[in-house]
Amino acid sequence: IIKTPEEIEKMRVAGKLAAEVLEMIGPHVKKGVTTDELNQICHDYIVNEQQAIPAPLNYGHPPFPKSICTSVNHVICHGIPSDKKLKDGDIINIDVTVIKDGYHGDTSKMFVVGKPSILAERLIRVTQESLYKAIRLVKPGVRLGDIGHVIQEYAESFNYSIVREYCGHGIGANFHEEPQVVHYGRPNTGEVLQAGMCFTIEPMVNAGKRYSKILPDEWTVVTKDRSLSAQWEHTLLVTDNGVEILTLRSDEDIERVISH
Ligand SMILES: CCc1ccsc1-c1ccc(O)c(O)c1
Ligand SMILES: [Mn+2]
Ligand SMILES: [Mn+2]
Ligand SMILES: [Mn+2]
Repeated sequence: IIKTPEEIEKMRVAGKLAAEVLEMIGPHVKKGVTTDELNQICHDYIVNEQQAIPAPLNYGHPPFPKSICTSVNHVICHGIPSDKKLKDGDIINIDVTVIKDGYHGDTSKMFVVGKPSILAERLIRVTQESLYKAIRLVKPGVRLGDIGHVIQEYAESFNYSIVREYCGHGIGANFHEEPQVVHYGRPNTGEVLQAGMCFTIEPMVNAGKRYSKILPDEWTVVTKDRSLSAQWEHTLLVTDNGVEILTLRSDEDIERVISH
């Protein structure tokens, strides 16, 4: 699970490409566009412009049928792009994973269509802040329980809940590697981080209760109580004295490299 310098360089490239897809798609996310149109734009960009591979396409069983995940409103994750049109007030997570030169970059962000509700905006902001609080903790010697705890404590302080069934993950030549990175937990428990580890942190936070269910399409995960859910994801590298955010975008207000 410890990457060599050559692998780390490939992870930097894949992470940058994944971030660029999210930067590219932003202007297309507006009222009336369908999530399948967004999928097509991302697919063509990844394949034709980036000469990369969209990791979700045909991943898993049943094979995921599209190149990105689009999770709208009370969809927690793994939403399948469809002919569903976005409407005013919708919040949508677009989750992108690209494979370049054999290595994966995995990242997602929230977009809002038109003017979202104050409640939706707060959920989106708190979820991003919980990710940033976790990222700021990352350095060798920190444990996975410390990361989960800071996310859980912060989100729950707003009376939000943490989805438990899906988690972050090691990443590299494979989409999902050791370790599992849960978004809840107790301080000073779990695996110890080491320099050279690459993994994602991707908290899913519900405005209501934490419970989820999977729709008959065998992919789409929704909140049981139909409350809104938000998610943000970055691919991270543990450095000798901190962290490097491999999927950082230009619209973000956090440093790419954090040293302690
Ligand atoms: C669509 C890709 C997929 C299929 C089964 S789990 C999954 C997925 C989606 C987004 C992710 O960030 C991730 O790590 C896995
Ligand atoms: Mn992802
Ligand atoms: Mn992921
Ligand atoms: Mn959602």
